[in-house]
Amino acid sequence: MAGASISSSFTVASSPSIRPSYRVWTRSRLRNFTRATLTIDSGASGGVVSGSEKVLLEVKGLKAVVKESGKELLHGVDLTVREGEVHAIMGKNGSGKSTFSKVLVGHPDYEVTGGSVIFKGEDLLEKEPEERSHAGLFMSFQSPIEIPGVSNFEFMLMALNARREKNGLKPIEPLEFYGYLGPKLAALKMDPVFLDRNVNEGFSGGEKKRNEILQLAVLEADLAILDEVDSGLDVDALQDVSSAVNGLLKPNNAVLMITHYQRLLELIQPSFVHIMEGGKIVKTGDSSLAKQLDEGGYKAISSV
Ligand SMILES: Nc1ncnc2c1ncn2[C@@H]1O[C@H](COP(=O)(O)OP(=O)(O)OP(=O)(O)O)[C@@H](O)[C@H]1O
Repeated sequence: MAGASISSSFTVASSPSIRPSYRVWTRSRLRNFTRATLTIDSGASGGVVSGSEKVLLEVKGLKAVVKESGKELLHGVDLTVREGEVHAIMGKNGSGKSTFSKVLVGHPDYEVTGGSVIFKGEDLLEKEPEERSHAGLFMSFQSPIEIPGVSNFEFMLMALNARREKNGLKPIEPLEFYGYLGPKLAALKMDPVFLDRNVNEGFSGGEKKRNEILQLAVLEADLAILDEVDSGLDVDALQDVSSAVNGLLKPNNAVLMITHYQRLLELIQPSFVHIMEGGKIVKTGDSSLAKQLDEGGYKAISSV
C-alpha cells in the first residue's frame, strides 16, 4: 500500500544498508542499555493533557469517493482537533471510520471530492502521503502491513531520518538510535529482539500493534491516528499500549483513536467522543457518550 504511515512512506530500495555486525551488536547492547540506564515512559492512566487552544487539524465538509468506482463514502466530515486533545471516533461497522483516517493520510484508493483539511496551518490534501508523514501525521493501521527483507531497526531509522531531513535536522547515527530506542522499547515492554526481525513479519496481532506504537514513539508524530489499536490485544498488552500512548501525549500533540470499545477509553481518556454514521460525524460529546453506547448500544444514542 502506498499510504502515508511510515510503513508506506519509504521504499525498500531507498533503505540505507546497515552492516550485519550492527545487528548482532544491537541486541545485547540494547538489552543492557534498556536494563541499566533508561527511564521508562510509563505514562499516566489518564490521557487528557491540558494543552493550548492551537488547532492542529481542521477538517471541514470532507467528501471522498472510492477512486475505482466513484462511490461516495465520506459525505461531509467536520472535525477540529486542538493540541493536547485526545479524540475518539466510534461508530457501527462500515460507518466510514477507517476510510476517514485513510483519506487523511492520503490512501491511494480514495479521492477527495470536496471539503478541506488543514493540518498545522497547511493544506494537507495538497501533500503526498509521505509529505503528510514528514509533516507529523502518523497512522497506525487496523492491519499493519509486513515488509519482508527490511528489519524493524532499519525501517524505523530510515523513517526517522527521512522526517529529520525534511525538517532540516542531521540524521541520527545507528549507534545513537539504539539509545533513542531503549526507553521506547522499555515503555512498551518489547524485547529488543523485535528490532532485528523484519517489519511485522510473523508478528502476532498484538505484537504488530505494539510495534505500531513503537514506530509512533520513534517518530514523535504531532497527530497520531490509531485505528482500532485495541483489537487483538490481551488485557496486559492493552494496558502496556495504553500506557505507552499516554506517555507520548504532550501539550502540543494529539491523538485520534478509532475504537469500538469503552475499555480503551477508560485507559486513554478522550477529550471528545464522536459518533460516525453513514460517512459523517453525527454526534460529539465527552466520554459519557461512550459509556452510554457501551450500556445501551447505538439505539441509546440514536437521537441524531
Ligand atoms: N476501497 C473500497 N472499495 C469499496 N468499498 C469500500 C472501500 N473502502 C471502504 N469501503 C466501504 O466503505 C464503507 C466504510 O468502510 P470503513 O472501513 O471506513 O468502515 P469502518 O467504520 O471503519 O468499519 P469497521 O468498524 O467495521 O472497521 C464500508 O461499507 C466499506 O465496505
